Amino acid sequence: MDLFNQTDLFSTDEVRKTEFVLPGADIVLFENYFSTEESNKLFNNLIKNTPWQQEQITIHGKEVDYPRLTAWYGDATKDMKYTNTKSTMHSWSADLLFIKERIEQEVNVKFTRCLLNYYRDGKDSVDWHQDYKGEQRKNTVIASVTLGATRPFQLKHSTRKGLKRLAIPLTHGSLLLMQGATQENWKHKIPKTTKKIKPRINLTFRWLPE
Ligand SMILES: O=C(O)CCC(=O)C(=O)O
Ligand SMILES: [Fe+2]
Repeated sequence: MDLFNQTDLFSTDEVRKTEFVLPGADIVLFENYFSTEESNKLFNNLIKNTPWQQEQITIHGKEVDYPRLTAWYGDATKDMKYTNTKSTMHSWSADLLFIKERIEQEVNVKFTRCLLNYYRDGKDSVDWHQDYKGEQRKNTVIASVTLGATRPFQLKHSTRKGLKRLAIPLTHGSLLLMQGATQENWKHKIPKTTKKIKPRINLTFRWLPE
């Protein structure tokens, strides 16, 4: 099913597809990928039912809380060491399977795991980074779903300082697909803000070649 061609032109909930033309990146945004009704329900369910974890990082020998809460879900329920804290890998819930099956209609992969981030307010953030390391960065598919407050998703090239940065506002119910070598060539970040904003959940469904 191609959701994009099925949209009602007069509906405010219309799916809007934008392809970003950037060197060495393959990034596509679908606004209103989930309807407002679906997004509201998913947001409320996930806030309430997710076993949110406070992970920590060691900076100069001191344990510091990450500025957001997280939870991992996946096919395999083997726990993993992602940060300092041991991350529990949960098995897919009905809400996550609903989202996963819908977004798998846009790409030719089956996602194997998902990281949920909970940004409680404007003080929560994620600093500049690329997802994965080494070889794995060269060919990944990451599908990022946003529920709740809109935050700017900033992008900058990892080596070419002269290239313009950009910020993509990720709205309630949007889907951002990052494929190919996007992670190898571009860094991304969700900055802090002093504005009074509502909470936001971001889900990154991940696929890596075998
Ligand atoms: O919250 C977002 O939109 C991005 C999250 C992110 O970059 C990550 O979890 O690796
Ligand atoms: Fe990331």
